[in-house]
Amino acid sequence: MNTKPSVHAMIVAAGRGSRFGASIAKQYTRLQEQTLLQHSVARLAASTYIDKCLLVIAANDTTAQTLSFKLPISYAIGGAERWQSVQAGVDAIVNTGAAGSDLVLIHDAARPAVPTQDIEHVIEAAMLERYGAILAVPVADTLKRSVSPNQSPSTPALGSARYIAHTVDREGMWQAQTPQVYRLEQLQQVLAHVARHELAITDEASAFEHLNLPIRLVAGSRQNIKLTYPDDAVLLQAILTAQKKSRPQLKP
Ligand SMILES: Nc1ccn([C@@H]2O[C@H](COP(=O)(O)OP(=O)(O)OP(=O)(O)O)[C@@H](O)[C@H]2O)c(=O)n1
Ligand SMILES: C[C@](O)(CO)[C@H](O)COP(=O)(O)O
Repeated sequence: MNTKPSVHAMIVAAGRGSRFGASIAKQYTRLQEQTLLQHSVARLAASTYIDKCLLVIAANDTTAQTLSFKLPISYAIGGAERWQSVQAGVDAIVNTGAAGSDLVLIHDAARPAVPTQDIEHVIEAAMLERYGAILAVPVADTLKRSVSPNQSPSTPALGSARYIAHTVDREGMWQAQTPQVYRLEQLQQVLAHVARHELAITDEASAFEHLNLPIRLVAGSRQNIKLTYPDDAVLLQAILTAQKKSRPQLKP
């Protein structure tokens, strides 16, 4: 009998939010009376594949355990880099006795507007894959590579102004999102490779790429933005408001 693999969900929430620049970690920014972290857990809770969630939080986090969530929660302590937080989550999942063929879903706390249907789509895609699948959106704007801040191709140093070096062909270019969903055993192996070779990665798909292991792209929603810079808060507020209106029963 082809039993569906278990899906172990983790939300990485151990970052400082330095680019956002708030006095509190950005995952605790409140939009529509809930923190981003609570919104993100609620989105996972709406999935038919997820019935609990591991939160990876900073060692000095005193906020998470004061909040209420839509799923039963367990905790792990994150690391200095995002991939180290993921690795801490993976270690915690392994310690629960999870099978190597089980799926691990990794989601950014800073992406609270992910549509539940996208979560279902990326999980179902990963179920058909040997290694995993990620949500992503095709690049829509023209991409420019900049030259170093104090030089332009033809003029002398001009202070901090940035100049265009060249346009990057955007054909076949995607912006990765989360959730990203991987087989537990392979995720453990690629993260061990990252640690061994001290690789700098910003998402787990990059670790698989270093080993030329195929990861499937699943087209997601452009509403699934990550709160990164102050301007993003206005966008997210508008997206969450519009989503709530289109699904009034959706509780944050
Ligand atoms: N060491 C880290 C760094 C990031 N994250 C989490 O990974 C997600 C995406 O990372 P990012 O947007 O970079 O968050 P921060 O690292 O907090 O932001 P910044 O880089 O601006 O400090 C966030 O939910 C963040 O909490 C994490 O768990 N552990
Ligand atoms: C995982 C991610 O959200 C995919 O786009 C992104 O790489 C996180 O990067 P960050 O620099 O940690 O925000």
